Amino acid sequence: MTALKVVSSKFASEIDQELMGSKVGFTLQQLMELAGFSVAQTIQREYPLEQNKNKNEVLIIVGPGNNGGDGLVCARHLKLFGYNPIVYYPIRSKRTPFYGQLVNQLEFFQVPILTEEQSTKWVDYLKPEKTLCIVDAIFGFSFKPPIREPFGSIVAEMHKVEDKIPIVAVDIPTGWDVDEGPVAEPHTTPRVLVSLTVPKPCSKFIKPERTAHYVGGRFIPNHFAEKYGFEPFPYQGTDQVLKL
Ligand SMILES: NC(=O)C1=CN([C@@H]2O[C@H](COP(=O)(O)OP(=O)(O)OC[C@H]3O[C@@H](n4cnc5c(N)ncnc54)[C@H](O)[C@@H]3O)[C@@H](O)[C@H]2O)[C@H](O)CC1
Ligand SMILES: [K+]
Repeated sequence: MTALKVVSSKFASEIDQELMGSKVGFTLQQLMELAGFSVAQTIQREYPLEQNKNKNEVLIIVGPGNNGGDGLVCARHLKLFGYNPIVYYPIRSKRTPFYGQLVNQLEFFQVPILTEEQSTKWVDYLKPEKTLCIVDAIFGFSFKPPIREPFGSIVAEMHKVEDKIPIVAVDIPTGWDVDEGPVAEPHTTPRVLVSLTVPKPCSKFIKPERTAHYVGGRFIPNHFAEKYGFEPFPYQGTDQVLKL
């Protein structure tokens, strides 16, 4: 167990900007690949296929920003790991052509992508006997409550099933204020939280008996972590995630 270290939403976005700025020069694509991969690796740790013989479906709910992009990448890696991911992507991002490319890759990997218009509703894919977990890749550190539609209704549906089907939250549990935690309705309570780069203040509100907490997104050198006031996380070997 490592002592919890957090950075505010303001610092989280500053870290992102610096990593992707002209001096350091990461691309969004590089960071998102590692972020999504670390979420898939967490799912493999928490819900290994060998221990869940009759379940292999993972429903990934994808939001309109970069948190959603992490979900699209995660879906591709889960497919490679032998899971059966299904993606629900109600509002497709047009921010950069990169999102379209991630969708093309999922089609290439034969991962189903559900849309709003479909006659079979996304909730029909939530089956406790089949669904191992739901990945909440709806909103990350840029979410500002109150939640707008269609995501308010989606989060309310997720809340209804969260005691039967575990939710794995990417970076921030959707509906939670990044700094204040679960102060607004609707919100979900995840079974697993994967904080990316460094936990945000809302992670202080998770209850360890209910929610396993991982850090992932292993892409910063030690001196950079120290500059932002947190100690580097002691990842083991080639692991992309660390259970806190
Ligand atoms: N360094 C890292 O750790 C990396 C993190 N990544 C992930 O990126 C997100 C942050 O992404 P960003 O695009 O800034 O924001 P969000 O995905 O949180 O959402 C923006 C999106 O949401 C809309 N929105 C905001 N508030 C609301 C609301 N109340 N109702 C409806 N819609 C809302 C807004 O309009 C935008 O469209 C971070 O958390 C990580 O998951 C990257 O992968 C890079 C590496
Ligand atoms: K999320």
